[in-house]
Amino acid sequence: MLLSDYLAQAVPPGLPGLKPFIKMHGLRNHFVIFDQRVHPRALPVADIVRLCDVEAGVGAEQVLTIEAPTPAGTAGGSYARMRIFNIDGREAGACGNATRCVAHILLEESGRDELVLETGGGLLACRRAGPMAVAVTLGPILMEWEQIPLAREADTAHLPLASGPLRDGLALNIGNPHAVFLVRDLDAVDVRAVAPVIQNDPLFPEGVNVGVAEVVDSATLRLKVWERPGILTKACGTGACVAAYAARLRGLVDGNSITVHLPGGALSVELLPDGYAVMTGPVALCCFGYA
Ligand SMILES: N[C@@H](CCC[C@H](N)C(=O)O)C(=O)O
Repeated sequence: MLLSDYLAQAVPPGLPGLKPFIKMHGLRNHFVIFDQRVHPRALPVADIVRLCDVEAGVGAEQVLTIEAPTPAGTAGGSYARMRIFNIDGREAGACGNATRCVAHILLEESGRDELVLETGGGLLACRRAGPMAVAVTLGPILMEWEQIPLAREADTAHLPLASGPLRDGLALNIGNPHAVFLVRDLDAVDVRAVAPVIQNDPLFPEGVNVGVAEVVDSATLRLKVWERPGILTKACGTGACVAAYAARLRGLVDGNSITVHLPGGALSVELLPDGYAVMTGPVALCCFGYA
């Protein structure tokens, strides 16, 4: 049975209003996924909040929907559209780990080895990279202050913000906004204490995902990400790409292939000359059900 078959299953009698979902994770970044092409489901904010809450619902960091592509997506060759909702119900433009999981479902469904997925952050090329692994081309990585967006003009290569040991950060957008801080010793940083100050700074009118990265060697980073709206995630795919890009911009890594170690595991990031980044990593199925 394909994963898309689970999403297309008829709802058993006695569960009115519920729709099939599957729960997947990418390096322990967890997602509840609905297929709106087959079983359209209203997703009011209250439902998203409850679904993400492990005590009240299923437990996840994002709710994802698979939808038919928009006319613009279809024109760009998109197979389907993915939407990403954070635990507070707000929509995010990009999520690297989610893209791998949804692409895995759709690669399996279509029997293809590659396809294009439409997201709020643009059209993303996705390809199989193993039985349970996917490579996604994310980007372009943008650094103009209006593109982050910032509330006012500021140097995105040297942000005028500090919180504890976080200083001289960079702001980047890869479909969603990130601030990256390069530190000497990641274990010495209390990310939960210092990252929220940056995330909630009025310089970021849409908030920001805060990455704290340590350069291990010329091709390896360690990274923790305090994601919007306020979670210390086990893994952040977009965060890994922008951290690799930021470290290379600072001349702290050589070459284009960088391994990023997150609490949930490792991602490989290949920085392309045009500002795009190919992120490769695993996907995993947790369970399926009706919600
Ligand atoms: N919380 C983020 C979206 C999720 C990012 C994700 N975990 C990833 O793997 O990239 C946001 O609000 O931008």
